[in-house]
Amino acid sequence: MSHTGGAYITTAFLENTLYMIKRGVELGGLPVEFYEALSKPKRILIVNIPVKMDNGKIQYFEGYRVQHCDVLGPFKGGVRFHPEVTLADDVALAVLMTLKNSLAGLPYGGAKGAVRVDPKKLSQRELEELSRGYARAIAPLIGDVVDIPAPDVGTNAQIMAWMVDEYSKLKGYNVPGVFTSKPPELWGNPVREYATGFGVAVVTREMAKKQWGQLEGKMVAIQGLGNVGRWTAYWVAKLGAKVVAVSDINGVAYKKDGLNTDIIAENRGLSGPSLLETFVAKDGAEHIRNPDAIFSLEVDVLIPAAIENVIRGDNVGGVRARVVVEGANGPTTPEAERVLYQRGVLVVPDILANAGGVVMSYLEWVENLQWYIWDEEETRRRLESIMTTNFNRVYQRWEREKQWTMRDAAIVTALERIYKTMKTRGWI
Ligand SMILES: NC(=O)C1=CN([C@@H]2O[C@H](COP(=O)(O)OP(=O)(O)OC[C@H]3O[C@@H](n4cnc5c(N)ncnc54)[C@H](O)[C@@H]3O)[C@@H](O)[C@H]2O)C=CC1
Ligand SMILES: O=C(O)CCC(=O)C(=O)O
Repeated sequence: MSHTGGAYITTAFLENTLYMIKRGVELGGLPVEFYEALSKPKRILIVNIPVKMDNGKIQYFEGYRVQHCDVLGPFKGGVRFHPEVTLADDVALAVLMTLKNSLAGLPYGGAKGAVRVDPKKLSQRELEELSRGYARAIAPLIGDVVDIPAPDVGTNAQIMAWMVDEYSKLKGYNVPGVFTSKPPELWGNPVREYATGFGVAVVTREMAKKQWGQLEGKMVAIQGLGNVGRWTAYWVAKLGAKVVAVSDINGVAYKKDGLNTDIIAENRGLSGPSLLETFVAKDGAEHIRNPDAIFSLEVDVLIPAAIENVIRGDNVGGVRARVVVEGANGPTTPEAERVLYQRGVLVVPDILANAGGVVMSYLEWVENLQWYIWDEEETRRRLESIMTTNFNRVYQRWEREKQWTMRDAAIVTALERIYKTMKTRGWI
């Protein structure tokens, strides 16, 4: 970590993210002032949330809402509950949302929220109080056409339900569109639960078609069995791949002939370590104790879907996959990406691969603003169509610029839209 001279201490993740934008601005032939316009967030809110713990004592939790850029529309991005989250990492995640929303063609700017907490250590009552407290604390800066949070690591549909309820109580009337990824019974859409993983699977299929003609039978390994990882595993198998390995913090579940991923849909309450143990206990998977073994397995596609900075200079040498699809945000460092590029390994970047979550959030928001409801099939069809179109747009751009990485093509495409809109609005 080092000081930037600004309001926060920078981190490797933020430095890497800004480096990628700078590179994109240069490759796209865009002016340096444009980089400056994007290198700092428009607004940062820092909050302290008191929670009366079950032992009767008040504990304070620090939280943030970073609003990066709203030139394309209301701010949009998830909220992370994680014990090690920093303000600088939240800034990096907000920057990625600006790019992701632009690339997906959504009418949204980018934002991200976070609370430094380990949600697994809270009781259900404490978690509810924290979630409601966070919603109250950020309420002055959000709104259904202002800034629309959603889940990220450590948060889920139940937490969104508490937050939308709290915000609605403050307003005195129901405001369904202020948070997305809510439960289906509270203005949500059933697709959102698995939307990000479904989108990752669709993009993996499209990439496999370009690379091998089809996804059928290709061997896939996935890091992380949370919301994104487990639904990626389920859908990529439904689309024809053979998921041979999944991992979480307690190790890797490996099965050469392919895991039975129906276990995921049959055990919706299970995720992370408990789901991994179920693959071992019920599906006869081998349990490899070292979680990092996932990176060096002999597979066709590797999908990191847990956290950032996991494929780095020190472990990239072990990667044997021909394609890496980034389910997580920022899982590959620029150093590691350079090595993969030189070896001809294709990296499908996060802002393209994992956009299914926010695209689905957008569909839910459109439903909410009109008090309208689409059914599951119709919604999934729309999501699949947007993801496929986005993939093809980036792929075609990348094909024209063979010296670029696919990330370069995605970032330049996203930046061009933002730049054009900034110009039109007279911001630069
Ligand atoms: N939830 C969403 O809709 C979206 C999430 N993302 C990104 O996807 C990634 C995962 O997010 P979620 O699935 O929502 O989080 P989650 O909290 O539901 O799941 C994360 C999982 O990763 C596991 N994990 C953490 N460190 C690990 C490690 N070193 N090795 C193996 N497993 C590890 C955790 O135990 C947990 O099971 C994050 O980078 C997030 O920002 C991106 C787009 C949308
Ligand atoms: O659905 C959303 O608005 C949040 C998505 C998100 O946080 C992400 O794509 O990283």
